[in-house]
Amino acid sequence: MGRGIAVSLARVGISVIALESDKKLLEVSKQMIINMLERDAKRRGVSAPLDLLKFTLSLQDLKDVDLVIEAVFEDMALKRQIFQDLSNVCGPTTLLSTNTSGLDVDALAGMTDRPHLVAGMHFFSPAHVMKLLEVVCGPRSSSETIATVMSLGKRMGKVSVVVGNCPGFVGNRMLKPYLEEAAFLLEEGATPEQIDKALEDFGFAMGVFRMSDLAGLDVGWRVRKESGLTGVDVDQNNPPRQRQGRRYCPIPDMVCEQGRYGQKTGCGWYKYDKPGDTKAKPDLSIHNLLETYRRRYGITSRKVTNEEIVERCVFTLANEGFRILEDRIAARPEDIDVIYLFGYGFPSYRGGPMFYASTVGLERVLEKLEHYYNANPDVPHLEPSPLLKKLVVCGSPPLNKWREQINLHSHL
Ligand SMILES: CCCCCCCC(=O)CC(=O)SCCNC(=O)CCNC(=O)[C@H](O)C(C)(C)COP(=O)(O)OP(=O)(O)OC[C@H]1O[C@@H](n2cnc3c(N)ncnc32)[C@H](O)[C@@H]1OP(=O)(O)O
Ligand SMILES: NC(=O)C1=CN([C@@H]2O[C@H](COP(=O)(O)OP(=O)(O)OC[C@H]3O[C@@H](n4cnc5c(N)ncnc54)[C@H](O)[C@@H]3O)[C@@H](O)[C@H]2O)C=CC1
Repeated sequence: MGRGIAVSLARVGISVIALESDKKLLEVSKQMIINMLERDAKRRGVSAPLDLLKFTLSLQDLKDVDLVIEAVFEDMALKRQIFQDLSNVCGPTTLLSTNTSGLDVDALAGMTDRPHLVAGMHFFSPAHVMKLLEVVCGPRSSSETIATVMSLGKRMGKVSVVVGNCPGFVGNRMLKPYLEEAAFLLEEGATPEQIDKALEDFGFAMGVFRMSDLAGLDVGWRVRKESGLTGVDVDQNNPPRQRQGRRYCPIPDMVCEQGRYGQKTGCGWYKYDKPGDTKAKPDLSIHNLLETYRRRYGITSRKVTNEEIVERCVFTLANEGFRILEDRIAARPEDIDVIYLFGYGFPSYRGGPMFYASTVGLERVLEKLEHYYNANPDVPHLEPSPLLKKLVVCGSPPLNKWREQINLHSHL
């Protein structure tokens, strides 16, 4: 369905056909969309554009649309099937886009008879509020497709950034190690509240656990299951807290196994008065889970400082940002900063993770990463990236000169 996306389109005058697979869910979603649009219209002193919306359970109703934004579960097999069906149902010039959080956009394009008309349109939760739109340019997306999607993003009042196609694109590729680092801090003795407070004091709109509860913990769980990190495919011979040769923290999986998916189920890293509520309250059962876990693995809980939390989480973000630049998935460091400022509530006065790294001093960031990597040699995301090292060797040039140290053969 993609309720927030439907709202973002209708409120700028674009007609929407919203599709669901289940009748009951369709009714619930319809009511939520109407409520959101009415609240928005009241604030702006206009009438709610309810006549622009049509709700359906039939894919056939999409046959005459100009553009589709697919937003079904993060399940590659399901998305492949949907893209094949869309290709059959929609007219030959219909653009087909996906809101996937990080799956292969080109593989989805390959399911259609028009791979040049396929691109990623990655919105951020809550989609009717967050300004960012990541526009994922696959190797076969045409320039016209990307230009059309960028112009639609502009009409929707979004800040759109073109990125390349790799797992997680830019934003979630950086989010993955950031989430992992936060989970390691839990193992070592911190609580979700402490980590969130440290990050919110740093200036994030939401700490990592509140943000995860908002987005839904099941999205990442599905991704980890598909990558064989958890679930039935896991090799039982793994040493404890190790997967695929690296340190792995199974606590997020354990939380999901209890049906705790975040705000939408009324509990996740926090508890909520009821499903859908947004006010996060500390939950004793998570504290108990952490204590039991540490006992089971013989981990002596230690006092983790707020400084360590911020350094390990934020420098990890920037480190992956450097790798993204090297891989030419983002065209420039400023694009990465825009993504974090408008998509993830990074503190604007700190300028984004890459600008922040430059203000801290690249030499210091490198030193800190080396320190944490030496202490955790089985955590590859803490290993300083080659580009960061190169920039330090070159005397830490300002951000707008970093591109000179990167091979610029990107198609972005
Ligand atoms: C590798 C694995 C990857 C797995 C993850 C996949 C997910 C993805 O693909 C990418 C993602 O989306 S990650 C999530 C990114 N979003 C964020 O980081 C949100 C950060 N938070 C914020 O910016 C503000 O707190 C926020 C804007 C939310 C609220 O700010 P304020 O408190 O100033 O806002 P208000 O003025 O009170 O409200 C404005 C509108 O926002 C709604 N809202 C507030 N808190 C919310 C919450 N916790 N959950 C849902 N909606 C919320 C609020 O209802 C209001 O809505 P409207 O009245 O309809 O306008
Ligand atoms: N939750 C988040 O913060 C974000 C999620 N996304 C992406 O958006 C997509 C959806 O994620 P969520 O909204 O979190 O999931 P969700 O589980 O809340 O919603 C998925 C919806 O898809 C519907 N659906 C399933 N099969 C369908 C079908 N065959 N036809 C029509 N509708 C069908 C379900 O009934 C459900 O309403 C995923 O690809 C996810 O990665 C992207 C950005 C942010």
